[in-house]
Amino acid sequence: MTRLPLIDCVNLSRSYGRGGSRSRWFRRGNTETPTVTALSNIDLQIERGEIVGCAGPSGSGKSTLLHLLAGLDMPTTGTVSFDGTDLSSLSDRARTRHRLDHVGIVFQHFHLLESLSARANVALPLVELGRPKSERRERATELLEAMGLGDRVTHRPTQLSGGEQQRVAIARALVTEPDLVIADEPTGELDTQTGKRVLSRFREVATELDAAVVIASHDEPTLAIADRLVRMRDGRIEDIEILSEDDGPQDDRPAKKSAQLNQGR
Ligand SMILES: Nc1ncnc2c1ncn2[C@@H]1O[C@H](COP(=O)(O)OP(=O)(O)OP(=O)(O)O)[C@@H](O)[C@H]1O
Repeated sequence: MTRLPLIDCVNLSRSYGRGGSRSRWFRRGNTETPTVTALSNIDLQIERGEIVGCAGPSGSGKSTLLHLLAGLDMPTTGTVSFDGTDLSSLSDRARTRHRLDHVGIVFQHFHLLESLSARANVALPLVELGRPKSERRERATELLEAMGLGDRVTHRPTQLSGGEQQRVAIARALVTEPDLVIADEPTGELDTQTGKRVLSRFREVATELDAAVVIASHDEPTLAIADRLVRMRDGRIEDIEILSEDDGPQDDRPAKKSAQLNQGR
């Protein structure tokens, strides 16, 4: 039986400002403000079990695309479907719930809560999902240890280095075992070794949880982990490069969430 792609983007465009087309200018009071077309006519399918890299110069539309895939932002035209459901058809509330249930997001600027410990930050999505405290603590601690932060669980974000904060943000994105992980520059603050450790975690998530992982980065070694590399320019897909023929999605993957992330550790 053929299965739907996890993500299906059809003719996706996103403009900022009023109006709609790339060349249009509009008047607001006495100042003219251009409409920026951040993304234009993107068609892209993403399967479970694959890692998709997103490359391109600054301003090429990578973050905009990631936000649309995550359901954080809505397209100006076109659709993003998740497992066959058009995200634009959901109410704001249903879309928030969709993100909580299915999407793990690593933001470029981390978005950690300063009043909470590293562990509480990681556990936060599980609080929102109503999971018991013992499970939250265990799961958050386990992930922080896997990120090399076992001795930092009670530290607040302000007591952590940039690279440590980034790993807390990654642990938080993975704590719900999401179907889709969206990571914007996830290794920007990390040294080479730590970056490799984090990337191997993304590979585990893709393989063992049958999740899709989308990583935007300027760093070619980071992007080298991807199965496919989407190269963007001026809001369009310039090229899609297959990096790994062997590691693509397979039908005999373990059922979602049946495999433990830490199996074999
Ligand atoms: N909220 C916004 N309002 C207006 N323009 C925006 C907004 N967000 C992004 N843009 C514009 O959309 C275009 C794409 O931006 P985007 O952040 O997606 O690029 P990017 O490839 O992620 O860049 P970087 O690598 O620097 O993070 C840019 O021209 C940017 O200025």
